[in-house]
Parts: sequence; C-alpha cells; structure tokens
Amino acid sequence: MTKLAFIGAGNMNGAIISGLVNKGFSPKNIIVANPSAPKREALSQQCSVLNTHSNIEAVDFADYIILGVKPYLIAQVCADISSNTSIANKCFVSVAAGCTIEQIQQALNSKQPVIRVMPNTPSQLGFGVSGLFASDEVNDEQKQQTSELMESVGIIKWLNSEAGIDHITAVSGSAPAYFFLFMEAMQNKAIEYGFTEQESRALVQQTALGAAQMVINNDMPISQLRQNVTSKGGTTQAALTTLIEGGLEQLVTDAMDSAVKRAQEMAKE
Ligand SMILES: NC(=O)C1=CN([C@@H]2O[C@H](COP(=O)(O)OP(=O)(O)OC[C@H]3O[C@@H](n4cnc5c(N)ncnc54)[C@H](O)[C@@H]3O)[C@@H](O)[C@H]2O)C=CC1
Ligand SMILES: O=C(O)[C@@H]1CCC=N1
Repeated sequence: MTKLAFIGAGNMNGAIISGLVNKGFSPKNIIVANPSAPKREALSQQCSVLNTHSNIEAVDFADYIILGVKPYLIAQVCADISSNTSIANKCFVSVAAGCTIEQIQQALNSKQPVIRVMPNTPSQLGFGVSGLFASDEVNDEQKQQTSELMESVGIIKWLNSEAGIDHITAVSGSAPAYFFLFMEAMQNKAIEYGFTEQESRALVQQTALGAAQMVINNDMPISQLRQNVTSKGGTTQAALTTLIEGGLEQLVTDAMDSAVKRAQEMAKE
C-alpha cells in the first residue's frame, strides 16, 4: 500500500489529508510532520493519521513526500531531509507556489522524481482542482498514483509545461479566495440591509452554491445563464451595469495576471 508523508500540517496539507481520509484512504498509511505540536496533533486526532515532529521520521515512513510548507521554507526543508536520510526511490510532491522543480532537486542534491501539484483548499470536501506537472525522472507508476491521490479529492489536470502551474495557480489555486471576497462583500451589504450575520451568510452561500450548480448542470455558456437572470431594464441589469462600468471584468483578469506574476517572482526570490 502506498505510504504518504505530509511535511507541514497547515491549511493545504490539512485539506488534502482530510479529503483523502474522507474518501477512504487508510489513515494508517499517512503521517504528518510539523515541528510545533498543536496543528499536527489536531490534524492527527481529527483524521486518525500518524504524526511526528520529525520530517526525517516522516520521510523514512513513506514512498511519497508531500511538501506543504510555505514556499520560502521548501529549499531548507529539502536540504535538511537529503542530508539526514536516504531519499532513494522516493517521489517528492510539492504543492508550493513559485518553487520550481529545478530548485527542489537542487535543494535535495539529487535528480529525484518531483511532481509539482497546485491544489486548492476545497480538496478538503472532495471539490478540489489540482494542476500537475512531473519532472522527467517521474515514472508512469508515480504519475498514476499521484493522479489517483489528487483525483480522490477533486478533479485534476496534467499540464504540458511547468509554466502552466503558475497559470493554474491563478485560475484555481488562489481562486477560492476571489469567490470568498465576493461573498464577504455581499454578506456585509446584506447585514447593512438588516439581515443578521447568520442570515446573510445563509443567503449568500446558498446563492453561490446555486449559481455553481447551475453552471455544473447546464451545457449552455455561462454568459447565457447570466442573461437568463437579466430582464431587460430590470434589477439585475442595473446591478451588472454597475459591476461592468466599475471594471469588474478587467479587474478579474488583472488579478489573475497578478497571481501569475507573483508566482514568477517567488521563483526568483
Ligand atoms: N492555502 C492554500 O489555499 C494553498 C496553498 N498552497 C501551497 O501550500 C503550501 C502551504 O501553504 P498553507 O498550507 O496555506 O500554509 P500554512 O502556514 O497553513 O502551513 C504550513 C505548515 O508548515 C509548518 N512548518 C513550518 N516549518 C516547517 C518545517 N521545517 N517542517 C515541517 N513543517 C513546517 C507550519 O507550522 C505550518 O503548519 C505553500 O507552499 C502554498 O504555496 C498551494 C495551493 C493552495
Ligand atoms: O497564496 C498563495 O501563495 C498560495 C498558493 C495558492 C493559494 N495559496
């Protein structure tokens, strides 16, 4: 059975672990490493996975090492692992934004198989999106197993180039936060109208869910779904005109370009 070591017990690794365990992946085959106890112990208790303070112990346990620390820590963590234990036959999977395969292999001091995955936090609920790109050293079995792993928490897309990871970061990795910001703004306005915080949240979340379900369950273009809500001269048209004249579409594309640019900058830092 495949054994997984998650390095870092934070938001993203936590979301993937929860998703995997919810889908029936055996928690006995998962270990999570984090230097400080509270997060790893909470995750370990919540998902019944093994935990350790030692990255080395976690690496020794597993075939796949999922690197889920902040990007600026990836090189340090990799260097520490490779100088303290054998990494032969281990496949490294990095979820870090703006951290290239070449940098990871350099830090590991070995042309190790490395797969970059750009997931998102809805993986926790099985609604994730992950972009994947593999180094030349990754074999078919490792590709297959990583596909199965990430497919168990959402949909996946193998990318043709490593640069595609930065694009999918803008499209889906960072994107739950765009929708959250939109929903926060709507919730705040609903509160201003006099709904309670709880009522406002319920109204906004159900509307967002309904809109996503409409997109999922219809073949028609999203623009058609929008038009179906928009009566000529009506309330929706008034609202959309405000959004469009305020530059929403340009803002969204600019925001996505900013995410790509930031990922590219991070790779140079
Ligand atoms: N949060 C998100 O939505 C997404 C995050 N990512 C990537 O996931 C990675 C982690 O991000 P988050 O989970 O948001 O951060 P986080 O801060 O929630 O988690 C990082 C964890 O690493 C632990 N840590 C620090 N030093 C360590 C070490 N030396 N060894 C082991 N663990 C250590 C921290 O204690 C923390 O629990 C980043 O590289 C980010 O680019 C990728 C896609 C989406
Ligand atoms: O904000 C970040 O840099 C990470 C990568 C995608 C989502 N969170």
